[in-house]
Amino acid sequence: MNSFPVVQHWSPCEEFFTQYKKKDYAVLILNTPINFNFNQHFIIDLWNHAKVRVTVDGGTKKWLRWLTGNEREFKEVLQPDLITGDMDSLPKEVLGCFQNGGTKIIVTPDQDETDYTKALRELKLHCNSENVHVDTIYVLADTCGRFDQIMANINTLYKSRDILTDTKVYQVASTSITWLLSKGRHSISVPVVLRDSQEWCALIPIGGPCVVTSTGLKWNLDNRKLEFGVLVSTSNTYDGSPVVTIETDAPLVWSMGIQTLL
Ligand SMILES: Cc1ncc(C[n+]2csc(CCOP(=O)(O)OP(=O)(O)O)c2C)c(N)n1
Ligand SMILES: O=c1ccn([C@@H]2O[C@H](COP(=O)(O)O)[C@@H](O)[C@H]2O)c(=O)[nH]1
Repeated sequence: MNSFPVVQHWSPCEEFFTQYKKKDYAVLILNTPINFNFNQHFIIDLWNHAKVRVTVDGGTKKWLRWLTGNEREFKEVLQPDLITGDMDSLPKEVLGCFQNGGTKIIVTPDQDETDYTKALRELKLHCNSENVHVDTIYVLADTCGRFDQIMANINTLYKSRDILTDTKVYQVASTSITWLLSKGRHSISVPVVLRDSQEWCALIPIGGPCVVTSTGLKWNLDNRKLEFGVLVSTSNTYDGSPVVTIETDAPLVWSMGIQTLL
């Protein structure tokens, strides 16, 4: 297939863990447990170096609790630029901790979209009004017990294409990174540790059937249709190549395990 000449390049592990200071990125914290095995200093550094810092509703409380639990000096940690949400899971006393530090508090009461989706809309408005450039968003979103929210968060990835064109949105969980590959050609850089340890990766056609061709995987696809009820590529892994290439005729969720990197 030569139908999609432009290749979109992705190197989330390198960008997220080592090269983040070179990028214009935002961090968004959702209301999911912050159980990351990452070095505490790394999380604070990632947060402090972000161009925009957002906590979403109850994510504000989780962040504050994580900071307190890790005995960080609160003053070393920058305040969120935005706290957004319908505020149904954010106690007033937690909000009070942030009210005098220049944080914008934006109430998003609409009950037809999730607080995460609305937060991306507010982030976009903030970037436009403050003339801030962001090309990547790291969403700290562990996958926990609420299956409806896991699915809603994937739906937000689909919506993000219209909200923030040309911005990469990565959902970072405690042991995986997930994002949406749009229709077209992609190359994904795979760190040697993930290749050597045969970490899992997956191509998940959540939004609808996709015809996919890949290289760099143990179980490659050759113009093969992925579709729920037919074939979904989970528990796949790498064949040792430094790069995985994927060509898809429709948006496709890619997810990769990162446990062995931590
Ligand atoms: C068809 C339909 N189903 C369900 C809903 C309800 N709904 C969808 S998004 C949303 C807001 C969810 O808020 P969020 O803070 O993201 O999640 P929470 O933890 O409060 O459930 C609600 C109530 C709806 N508006 N329309
Ligand atoms: O179990 C959960 C709960 C929440 N989320 C995400 O966080 C935001 C904010 O949630 P609130 O409960 O309103 O504080 C929500 O929009 C979800 O994206 C989640 O992923 N899992």
